[in-house]
Amino acid sequence: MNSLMRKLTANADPAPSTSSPSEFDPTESVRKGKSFDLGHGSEVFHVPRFFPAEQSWAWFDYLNKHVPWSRPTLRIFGRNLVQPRDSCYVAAEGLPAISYNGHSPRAYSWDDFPPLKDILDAVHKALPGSRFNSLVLNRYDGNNDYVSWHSDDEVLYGPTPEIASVTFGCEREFLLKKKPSKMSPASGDEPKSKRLRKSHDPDQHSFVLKHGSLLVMKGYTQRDWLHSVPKRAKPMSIRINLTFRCVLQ
Ligand SMILES: O=C(O)CCC(=O)C(=O)O
Ligand SMILES: [Fe+2]
Repeated sequence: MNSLMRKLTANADPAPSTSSPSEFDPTESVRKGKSFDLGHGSEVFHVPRFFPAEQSWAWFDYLNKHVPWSRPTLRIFGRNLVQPRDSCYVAAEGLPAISYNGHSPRAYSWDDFPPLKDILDAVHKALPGSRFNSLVLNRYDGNNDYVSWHSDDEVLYGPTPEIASVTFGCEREFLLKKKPSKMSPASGDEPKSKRLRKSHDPDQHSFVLKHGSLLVMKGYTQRDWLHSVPKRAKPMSIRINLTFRCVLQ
């Protein structure tokens, strides 16, 4: 462990800085990633070990402690439900407000949390052409916290948004399933044959999102697929997830 890393580990408070490019090169690290073609213009790109583990723990500690996490009450199918995870929202100044399930989160500034700018910088370097201007942070405080099936298909993100997801802390399963097709309604409802259920179903995918991982949803993934992080029976420690997005202006 070099001295910078030791310092970051020993004193993650208040704002760990990113290690120098010689220690971590996002353009090099991203080359370990794999693309998954989901068909019809949807694609997922996954780098299980994108950020170095120690740097990721320093960011985990900072975010866990300094982000003003909250659990808003959401309006879902006419019922009030407390969101089953903590969240926070960061966005560039002047962007239109976002809203989900009757909740409009307050937009914090990137300047409020300097390490987020380092993480964003690395993600931008890894994904040439990307230009994220907003970020949803989620904190899952154990196995009972989750995000239910949804897609981030808000008009504000445009028809083919690129969404980059970074995970720190406990690994969790991230599931994708195809939305029922509007073209052939019967096929979406048909029970799958036993043989198909046992073999790999091309309409469902699962990724284990590890500490320091990067997963990017691209193309028509939000239009055609749902994603979730389900509850689990086994006790789990805290997981922090950041999803970088671009709100169109
Ligand atoms: O926690 C995750 O991996 C996903 C979070 C997510 O889907 C969202 O914030 O929209
Ligand atoms: Fe999402």
